Amino acid sequence: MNKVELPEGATLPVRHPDAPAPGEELPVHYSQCFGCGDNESGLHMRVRAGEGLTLHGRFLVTDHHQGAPGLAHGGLLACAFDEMLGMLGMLTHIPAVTGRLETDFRRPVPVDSTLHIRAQVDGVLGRKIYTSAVGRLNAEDGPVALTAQGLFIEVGLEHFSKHGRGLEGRDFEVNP
Ligand SMILES: CCCCCCCC/C=C\CCCCCCCC(=O)SCCNC(=O)CCNC(=O)[C@H](O)C(C)(C)COP(=O)(O)OP(=O)(O)OC[C@H]1O[C@@H](n2cnc3c(N)ncnc32)[C@H](O)[C@@H]1OP(=O)(O)O
Repeated sequence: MNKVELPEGATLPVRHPDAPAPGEELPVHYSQCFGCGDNESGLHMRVRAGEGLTLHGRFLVTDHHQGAPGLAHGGLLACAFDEMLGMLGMLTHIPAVTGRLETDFRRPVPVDSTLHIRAQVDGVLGRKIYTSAVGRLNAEDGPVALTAQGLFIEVGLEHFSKHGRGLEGRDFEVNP
């Protein structure tokens, strides 16, 4: 994992008492989500809670996900990291959106490989949530293919009803 630079004063948030237990699979947060939902051309990611403020996710790279022939598209791999880092909110119960996502591509990811992603919350300062992740090929201890750092910004639940659709008057549900 990259060494994460945290600003002075950042602290680790607490794991919410209702967070999924370590080992438990996380629910799909939205059925049409490109990352974890039933979306036909999506990633169909499966994510389970780890110890502390960590998550473990995986997805199978298919023909739908190509950039160059037989290789995963980089932007799509970044999407998988966005999903994983966003899902960390299920551990803290802090509603947040991606402000910044930095991805380092270290190894090509071929079609038919499974990418295993470990994501963690590194710290919180005000509304800013610092996160990072590492993606490995074909096994949880496989060769590192990508690393990423994400800055998530805490928002009120009205962010989703105000800017999205279908949630009018409901503000937000984790699993609508
Ligand atoms: C009981 C409920 C429990 C709920 C639990 C939830 C569980 C999780 C559930 C489900 C998982 C979902 C998984 C989703 C998949 C992946 C997530 C996505 O793809 S999200 C979509 C992409 N992202 C956007 O669409 C954002 C678009 N941008 C915005 O809406 C705004 O720019 C926003 C909200 C990010 C910030 O706007 P402002 O007006 O509210 O705030 P300002 O003042 O601009 O920023 C606040 C602080 O953050 C810094 N900041 C903001 N953006 C930054 C950036 N890009 N880089 C560096 N700093 C940034 C600013 O400098 C400021 O810092 P200073 O407080 O002054 O120190």
